[in-house]
Amino acid sequence: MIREVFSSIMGEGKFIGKRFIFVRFKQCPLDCIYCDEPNTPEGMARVEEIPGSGLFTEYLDIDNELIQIIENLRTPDLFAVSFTGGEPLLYSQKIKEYSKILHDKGYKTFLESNGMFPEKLSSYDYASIDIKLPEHFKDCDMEFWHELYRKELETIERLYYAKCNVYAKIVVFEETSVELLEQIARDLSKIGDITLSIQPVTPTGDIIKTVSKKKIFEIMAICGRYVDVICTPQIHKWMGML
Ligand SMILES: C[S@@+](CC[C@H](N)C(=O)[O-])C[C@H]1O[C@@H](n2cnc3c(N)ncnc32)[C@H](O)[C@@H]1O
Ligand SMILES: Nc1nc2[nH]cc(C(=O)O)c2c(=O)[nH]1
Ligand code: SF4
Ligand SMILES: [Mg+2]
Repeated sequence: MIREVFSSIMGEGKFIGKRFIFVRFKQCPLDCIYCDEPNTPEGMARVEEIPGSGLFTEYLDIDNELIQIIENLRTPDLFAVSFTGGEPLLYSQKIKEYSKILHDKGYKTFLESNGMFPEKLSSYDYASIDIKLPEHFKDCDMEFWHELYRKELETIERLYYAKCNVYAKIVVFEETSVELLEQIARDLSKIGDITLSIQPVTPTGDIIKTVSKKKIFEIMAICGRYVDVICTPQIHKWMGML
Protein backbone atom coordinates (compact mmCIF):
# COMPACT_ATOMS: atom_id res chain seq x y z
CA MET A 1 0.00 0.00 0.00
CA ILE A 2 2.65 2.60 0.94
CA ARG A 3 5.59 3.33 -1.39
CA GLU A 4 7.59 5.81 0.65
CA VAL A 5 7.63 8.15 3.66
CA PHE A 6 9.95 11.14 3.77
CA SER A 7 10.34 14.69 5.13
CA SER A 8 10.75 17.59 2.72
CA ILE A 9 9.76 21.12 1.80
CA MET A 10 6.37 21.35 0.04
CA GLY A 11 7.29 21.97 -3.58
CA GLU A 12 3.82 22.67 -4.97
CA GLY A 13 0.63 24.61 -4.41
CA LYS A 14 -0.67 26.98 -1.76
CA PHE A 15 1.66 25.84 1.05
CA ILE A 16 4.84 25.84 -1.00
CA GLY A 17 7.90 26.17 1.23
CA LYS A 18 6.28 24.63 4.33
CA ARG A 19 7.80 21.48 5.90
CA PHE A 20 5.81 18.32 5.32
CA ILE A 21 6.08 14.62 5.92
CA PHE A 22 4.98 12.89 2.70
CA VAL A 23 3.24 9.52 2.82
CA ARG A 24 3.14 8.23 -0.74
CA PHE A 25 0.68 5.47 -1.57
CA LYS A 26 1.08 3.13 -4.52
CA GLN A 27 -0.98 2.94 -7.75
CA CYS A 28 -3.45 5.21 -9.45
CA PRO A 29 -6.44 4.61 -11.77
CA LEU A 30 -5.42 7.51 -14.04
CA ASP A 31 -2.48 7.81 -16.38
CA CYS A 32 -1.50 11.47 -16.72
CA ILE A 33 1.06 11.77 -19.49
CA TYR A 34 3.24 14.05 -17.30
CA CYS A 35 3.12 11.96 -14.12
CA ASP A 36 6.44 11.93 -12.28
CA GLU A 37 5.56 8.86 -10.20
CA PRO A 38 5.62 5.14 -11.11
CA ASN A 39 2.17 3.52 -11.17
CA THR A 40 3.06 -0.01 -10.09
CA PRO A 41 1.89 -2.11 -7.15
CA GLU A 42 5.27 -3.82 -6.87
CA GLY A 43 8.22 -2.72 -4.83
CA MET A 44 9.26 -2.42 -1.23
CA ALA A 45 8.31 0.48 1.03
CA ARG A 46 11.14 2.90 1.68
CA VAL A 47 11.40 5.02 4.81
CA GLU A 48 13.65 8.03 5.25
CA GLU A 49 15.64 7.38 8.40
CA ILE A 50 16.68 10.97 9.23
CA PRO A 51 14.33 13.85 8.21
CA GLY A 52 15.54 15.45 4.97
CA SER A 53 18.58 13.19 4.65
CA GLY A 54 17.37 11.35 1.57
CA LEU A 55 18.75 8.18 3.21
CA PHE A 56 16.19 5.40 3.05
CA THR A 57 15.75 1.93 4.45
CA GLU A 58 13.49 -0.52 2.61
CA TYR A 59 10.86 -2.67 4.26
CA LEU A 60 8.42 -5.24 2.94
CA ASP A 61 5.37 -3.56 4.51
CA ILE A 62 5.08 -0.56 6.85
CA ASP A 63 1.30 -0.12 6.92
CA ASN A 64 1.10 -0.91 10.65
CA GLU A 65 4.21 1.10 11.56
CA LEU A 66 3.26 4.33 9.79
CA ILE A 67 2.40 6.38 12.88
CA GLN A 68 5.72 5.57 14.58
CA ILE A 69 7.57 6.34 11.34
CA ILE A 70 5.87 9.75 11.20
CA GLU A 71 6.75 10.41 14.85
CA ASN A 72 10.40 9.60 14.05
CA LEU A 73 10.34 12.10 11.15
CA ARG A 74 8.66 14.91 13.10
CA THR A 75 10.63 18.19 13.15
CA PRO A 76 9.87 21.50 14.93
CA ASP A 77 9.00 23.18 11.60
CA LEU A 78 6.53 20.47 10.53
CA PHE A 79 3.37 21.94 8.99
CA ALA A 80 1.37 18.84 8.08
CA VAL A 81 1.43 15.20 6.98
CA SER A 82 0.59 14.78 3.28
CA PHE A 83 -1.24 11.72 2.00
CA THR A 84 -0.25 11.52 -1.65
CA GLY A 85 0.59 8.91 -4.27
CA GLY A 86 -0.32 7.50 -6.73
CA GLU A 87 -3.90 8.21 -5.74
CA PRO A 88 -4.22 8.14 -1.93
CA LEU A 89 -8.02 7.79 -1.88
CA LEU A 90 -7.63 4.24 -3.16
CA TYR A 91 -6.90 3.62 0.55
CA SER A 92 -9.48 5.99 2.01
CA GLN A 93 -10.43 3.75 4.96
CA LYS A 94 -6.79 3.37 6.09
CA ILE A 95 -6.23 7.11 5.65
CA LYS A 96 -9.29 7.79 7.81
CA GLU A 97 -7.82 5.56 10.54
CA TYR A 98 -4.35 7.13 10.28
CA SER A 99 -5.86 10.65 10.32
CA LYS A 100 -7.76 10.00 13.58
CA ILE A 101 -4.59 8.86 15.35
CA LEU A 102 -2.55 11.72 13.90
CA HIS A 103 -5.12 14.34 14.85
CA ASP A 104 -5.20 12.96 18.42
CA LYS A 105 -1.41 13.44 18.48
CA GLY A 106 -1.67 17.05 17.28
CA TYR A 107 -0.70 16.60 13.63
CA LYS A 108 -2.42 18.39 10.75
CA THR A 109 -3.31 16.34 7.67
CA PHE A 110 -3.11 17.24 3.99
CA LEU A 111 -4.69 15.36 1.07
CA GLU A 112 -3.08 15.50 -2.39
CA SER A 113 -5.65 13.95 -4.70
CA ASN A 114 -6.85 13.82 -8.31
CA GLY A 115 -10.41 14.41 -7.06
CA MET A 116 -11.93 11.36 -8.75
CA PHE A 117 -13.39 9.87 -5.55
CA PRO A 118 -15.71 12.45 -3.90
CA GLU A 119 -17.53 9.56 -2.22
CA LYS A 120 -14.34 8.42 -0.42
CA LEU A 121 -13.52 11.65 1.37
CA SER A 122 -13.09 11.97 5.13
CA SER A 123 -11.84 15.05 6.99
CA TYR A 124 -8.48 16.74 6.35
CA ASP A 125 -7.12 20.05 7.51
CA TYR A 126 -5.80 20.90 4.06
CA ALA A 127 -6.31 19.51 0.56
CA SER A 128 -4.91 20.06 -2.91
CA ILE A 129 -7.26 18.76 -5.61
CA ASP A 130 -5.88 18.46 -9.11
CA ILE A 131 -8.10 19.42 -12.00
CA LYS A 132 -6.97 17.35 -14.95
CA LEU A 133 -7.23 18.65 -18.52
CA PRO A 134 -8.02 16.66 -21.69
CA GLU A 135 -4.41 17.05 -22.86
CA HIS A 136 -3.23 15.28 -19.71
CA PHE A 137 -4.38 11.96 -21.18
CA LYS A 138 -3.37 10.15 -24.35
CA ASP A 139 -6.37 9.92 -26.75
CA CYS A 140 -8.64 11.47 -24.12
CA ASP A 141 -12.32 10.51 -24.38
CA MET A 142 -14.24 13.76 -23.75
CA GLU A 143 -17.13 11.97 -22.03
CA PHE A 144 -14.59 10.50 -19.55
CA TRP A 145 -13.05 13.94 -19.07
CA HIS A 146 -16.38 15.70 -18.40
CA GLU A 147 -17.29 13.05 -15.80
CA LEU A 148 -13.85 13.36 -14.17
CA TYR A 149 -14.17 17.15 -14.11
CA ARG A 150 -17.61 16.90 -12.50
CA LYS A 151 -16.19 14.63 -9.77
CA GLU A 152 -13.25 16.97 -9.16
CA LEU A 153 -15.58 19.94 -8.66
CA GLU A 154 -17.75 17.82 -6.35
CA THR A 155 -14.66 16.83 -4.34
CA ILE A 156 -13.60 20.47 -4.00
CA GLU A 157 -17.13 21.52 -3.03
CA ARG A 158 -17.51 18.77 -0.41
CA LEU A 159 -14.17 19.66 1.16
CA TYR A 160 -14.92 23.40 1.05
CA TYR A 161 -18.23 22.98 2.86
CA ALA A 162 -16.59 20.62 5.34
CA LYS A 163 -14.37 23.59 6.28
CA CYS A 164 -11.23 21.98 4.87
CA ASN A 165 -8.68 24.53 3.59
CA VAL A 166 -8.91 23.20 0.02
CA TYR A 167 -7.40 24.61 -3.17
CA ALA A 168 -7.33 23.50 -6.79
CA LYS A 169 -4.21 22.80 -8.83
CA ILE A 170 -3.88 22.53 -12.61
CA VAL A 171 -0.77 21.41 -14.50
CA VAL A 172 -0.55 23.55 -17.63
CA PHE A 173 1.27 23.07 -20.96
CA GLU A 174 2.25 25.69 -23.57
CA GLU A 175 -0.70 24.44 -25.63
CA THR A 176 -3.23 24.56 -22.77
CA SER A 177 -6.46 26.29 -23.75
CA VAL A 178 -6.84 29.59 -21.90
CA GLU A 179 -10.59 29.52 -22.66
CA LEU A 180 -10.91 26.19 -20.82
CA LEU A 181 -8.94 27.53 -17.86
CA GLU A 182 -11.22 30.59 -17.76
CA GLN A 183 -14.26 28.29 -17.62
CA ILE A 184 -12.66 26.27 -14.79
CA ALA A 185 -11.77 29.43 -12.85
CA ARG A 186 -15.38 30.63 -13.27
CA ASP A 187 -16.70 27.25 -12.03
CA LEU A 188 -14.38 27.35 -9.00
CA SER A 189 -15.51 30.89 -8.13
CA LYS A 190 -19.10 29.61 -7.96
CA ILE A 191 -18.08 27.15 -5.19
CA GLY A 192 -16.49 29.83 -3.00
CA ASP A 193 -13.13 31.34 -2.10
CA ILE A 194 -10.94 28.68 -3.77
CA THR A 195 -7.31 29.46 -4.58
CA LEU A 196 -6.17 28.14 -7.95
CA SER A 197 -2.56 26.97 -8.23
CA ILE A 198 -1.26 27.05 -11.81
CA GLN A 199 1.54 24.51 -12.10
CA PRO A 200 3.72 24.67 -15.23
CA VAL A 201 4.51 21.12 -16.31
CA THR A 202 8.01 19.98 -15.35
CA PRO A 203 9.61 18.27 -18.34
CA THR A 204 9.60 14.51 -17.84
CA GLY A 205 9.66 11.54 -20.23
CA ASP A 206 8.24 12.58 -23.62
CA ILE A 207 7.38 16.04 -22.33
CA ILE A 208 10.41 18.15 -23.10
CA LYS A 209 8.90 21.64 -23.12
CA THR A 210 7.80 23.64 -20.12
CA VAL A 211 5.63 26.76 -20.29
CA SER A 212 6.69 30.23 -21.48
CA LYS A 213 6.50 33.29 -19.24
CA LYS A 214 4.09 34.84 -21.74
CA LYS A 215 1.68 31.93 -21.44
CA ILE A 216 1.88 31.90 -17.64
CA PHE A 217 1.11 35.62 -17.39
CA GLU A 218 -1.78 35.20 -19.84
CA ILE A 219 -3.28 32.32 -17.81
CA MET A 220 -2.81 34.10 -14.49
CA ALA A 221 -4.49 37.31 -15.74
CA ILE A 222 -7.53 35.49 -17.15
CA CYS A 223 -8.03 33.24 -14.10
CA GLY A 224 -7.37 36.16 -11.77
CA ARG A 225 -10.65 37.71 -12.88
CA TYR A 226 -12.49 34.94 -11.02
CA VAL A 227 -10.28 33.43 -8.28
CA ASP A 228 -7.17 34.01 -6.20
CA VAL A 229 -4.47 32.53 -8.44
CA ILE A 230 -0.85 31.54 -7.81
CA CYS A 231 1.83 30.07 -10.03
CA THR A 232 3.69 27.17 -8.41
CA PRO A 233 6.39 25.44 -10.42
CA GLN A 234 7.65 22.29 -8.63
CA ILE A 235 10.35 24.04 -6.60
CA HIS A 236 11.56 20.84 -4.90
CA LYS A 237 12.94 19.72 -8.24
CA TRP A 238 14.89 22.97 -8.56
CA MET A 239 16.23 22.51 -5.04
CA GLY A 240 17.25 18.89 -5.57
CA MET A 241 14.83 17.80 -2.85
CA LEU A 242 12.39 14.91 -2.90
C1 LIG B 1 2.06 12.47 -8.34
S1 LIG B 1 0.58 13.28 -8.01
C2 LIG B 1 -0.11 12.31 -6.71
C3 LIG B 1 -1.42 12.88 -6.15
C4 LIG B 1 -2.64 12.83 -7.07
N1 LIG B 1 -2.73 11.59 -7.83
C5 LIG B 1 -2.68 14.02 -8.01
O1 LIG B 1 -2.59 13.83 -9.24
O2 LIG B 1 -2.80 15.16 -7.51
C6 LIG B 1 1.11 14.73 -7.08
C7 LIG B 1 1.20 15.99 -7.85
O3 LIG B 1 2.33 15.97 -8.71
C8 LIG B 1 2.02 16.79 -9.83
N2 LIG B 1 2.90 16.40 -10.94
C9 LIG B 1 3.23 15.14 -11.28
N3 LIG B 1 4.07 15.14 -12.33
C10 LIG B 1 4.26 16.46 -12.66
C11 LIG B 1 5.00 17.13 -13.67
N4 LIG B 1 5.73 16.44 -14.57
N5 LIG B 1 4.97 18.48 -13.71
C12 LIG B 1 4.24 19.19 -12.81
N6 LIG B 1 3.50 18.61 -11.84
C13 LIG B 1 3.52 17.26 -11.77
C14 LIG B 1 0.56 16.51 -10.10
O4 LIG B 1 -0.07 17.61 -10.68
C15 LIG B 1 0.00 16.24 -8.74
O5 LIG B 1 -0.72 17.37 -8.25
N1 LIG C 1 8.77 18.27 -2.10
C1 LIG C 1 7.69 17.73 -2.64
N2 LIG C 1 6.53 18.45 -2.67
C2 LIG C 1 5.43 17.84 -3.17
N3 LIG C 1 4.16 18.33 -3.29
C3 LIG C 1 3.35 17.38 -3.82
C4 LIG C 1 4.12 16.24 -4.06
C5 LIG C 1 3.54 14.96 -4.51
O1 LIG C 1 4.21 14.15 -5.18
O2 LIG C 1 2.37 14.74 -4.10
C6 LIG C 1 5.44 16.53 -3.67
C7 LIG C 1 6.68 15.83 -3.71
O3 LIG C 1 6.80 14.71 -4.24
N4 LIG C 1 7.76 16.47 -3.17
S1 SF4 D 1 -3.61 11.28 -11.03
FE1 SF4 D 1 -1.73 11.85 -9.93
S2 SF4 D 1 -0.68 9.88 -9.52
FE2 SF4 D 1 -2.30 9.48 -11.01
S3 SF4 D 1 -1.25 9.57 -12.98
FE3 SF4 D 1 -2.09 11.63 -12.60
S4 SF4 D 1 -0.47 12.78 -11.56
FE4 SF4 D 1 0.09 10.59 -11.49
MG1 LIG E 1 5.92 14.52 -6.26
